[in-house]
Amino acid sequence: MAETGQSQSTGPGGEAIPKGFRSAEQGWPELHRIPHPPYRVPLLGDVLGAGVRTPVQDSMRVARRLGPVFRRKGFGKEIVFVWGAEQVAELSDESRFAKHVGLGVANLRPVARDGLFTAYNHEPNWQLAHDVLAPGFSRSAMQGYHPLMLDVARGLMERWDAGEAAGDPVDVPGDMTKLTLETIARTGFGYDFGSFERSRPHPFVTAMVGTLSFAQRRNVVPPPLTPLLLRGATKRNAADTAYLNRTVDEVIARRREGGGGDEGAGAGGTGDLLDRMLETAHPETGERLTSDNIRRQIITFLIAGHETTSGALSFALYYLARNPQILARAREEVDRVWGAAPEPAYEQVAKLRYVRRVLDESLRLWPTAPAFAREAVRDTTLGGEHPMRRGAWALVLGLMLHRDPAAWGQDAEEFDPDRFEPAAVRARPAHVYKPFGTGARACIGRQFALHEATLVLGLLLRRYDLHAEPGYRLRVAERLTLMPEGFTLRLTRRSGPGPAASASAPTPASEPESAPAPAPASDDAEPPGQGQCPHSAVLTTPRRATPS
Ligand code: HEM
Repeated sequence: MAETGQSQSTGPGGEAIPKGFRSAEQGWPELHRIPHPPYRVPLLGDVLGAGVRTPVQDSMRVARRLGPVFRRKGFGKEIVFVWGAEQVAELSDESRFAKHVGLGVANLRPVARDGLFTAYNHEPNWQLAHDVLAPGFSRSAMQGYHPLMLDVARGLMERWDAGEAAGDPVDVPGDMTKLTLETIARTGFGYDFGSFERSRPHPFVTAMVGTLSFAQRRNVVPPPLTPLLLRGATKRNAADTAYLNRTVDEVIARRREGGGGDEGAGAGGTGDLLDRMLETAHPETGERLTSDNIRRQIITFLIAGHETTSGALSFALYYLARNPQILARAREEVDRVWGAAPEPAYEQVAKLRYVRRVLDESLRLWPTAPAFAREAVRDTTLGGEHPMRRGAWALVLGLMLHRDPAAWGQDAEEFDPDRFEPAAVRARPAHVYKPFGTGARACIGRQFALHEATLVLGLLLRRYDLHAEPGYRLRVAERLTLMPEGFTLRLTRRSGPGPAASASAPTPASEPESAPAPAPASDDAEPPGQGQCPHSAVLTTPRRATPS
């Protein structure tokens, strides 16, 4: 695999490019050829019509006006955005580009430092942690997590049953967030936040949301004004970070005292992610993660492992509730594939191909991690017309890539899961679907998220009729991720075939549908013959040289 590392970036004359935010002027010598919105305000930039709370949705509007490569400037920070299918395919070429840790990702560094998500490509702990943790996302590991995922889903359904009985609407994003946080905390670290039993969020969750919101605010407040405008928030953020660290240290200490994970669920019974971090040495070098790095990884997984999946589930439920025919088709599949089994076995989840397409399509229209950044690993030219110096970077606006009519057709704004029929996927060019990022730094938790979300959607479709509030119009909130805002559902317990499958009903001896698990639908699927682990290709990445 191509070298994707980046040591200290340098400009054309070999001079070091300063660390910290690199404005586009520093790396794009012909920046003037890239369009920007009219009416630039001196010093402030492209602020007319821009909303502090909706930078991503604002960028969608600008993208539609200015085309596949454009730039925006705010308070001296100039950013190039790219969303055209051809240009994104180039940015996905790992011999020319790599992940860029900037903007919101870099703002998480004070809390997550060189954890997997926020590590710079050259930091040795990225490769070490990646190699140690990737088997924790293999197919066999997933099989181990399945019973715990079911257990957490039971907690959600108890809560929803109570809501249904009381005639109350349920808060979809709120409950999905509880579910996904519990799932990663329990499967990864044997930690139970008790989210469904609490009326208020666990303090850890409040602190985590606090640090995420702070990171988001730092994106839009110019650094010189930070001490003035964010003084109180900076203090609160320090307290939140300290609380996160203390809690995680307790989890680690408890595990060290008590031996393996209480609910040890990892691959082949070797424990969960925490066991893996504490006990596994790198297979080639024998190196181990340090205590401080383990702390960073736990915080990373708790953050990266829940908000995005929670949003994906919420959008999928929104579209299901809005499209009765699609819902009926998805439910018919669940009833047929799961039959009278009280709860699905691991293998029965991947057989929900249509439900999975509903998820794929939801993540197309609203990729909950809506953008990711790529930087040039050498001097290059984007699209044959935009020269970039090594270290120059662009933000890939997945949200618009996924709506590019050139790749997705004139009806790209419509919700249609059939776009992910295998033949339709094969007919599309590569690199037009990137909800999980790209290359060596793509999402390590992809299969985890898809298994969890497909399982939960299947369970909910089987148990409830979903009724959206008639007056609700989709509003999308932006934190570091996207989430439907104020979205509630009214529920009724089904009386059809699924729920009638009572808890005492036996699991059928033969499954109703015995075809092998479907090939992943997206263009970022693993190459054939590499099993289900999304990162099996990446696992063989040669170790990078540590920069001098
Ligand atoms: C629908 C759910 C999810 C979405 C849409 C998503 C999206 C992404 C994206 C776009 C990236 C790349 C970011 C970049 O290039 O800067 C990423 C990386 C990552 N994700 Fe996810 N993610 C999801 C679920 C999860 C889950 C469940 C976990 C953990 C259990 C997880 C852990 C991570 C980690 C650790 C990275 C960093 C990988 C690396 O750089 O080596 N994600 N994710």
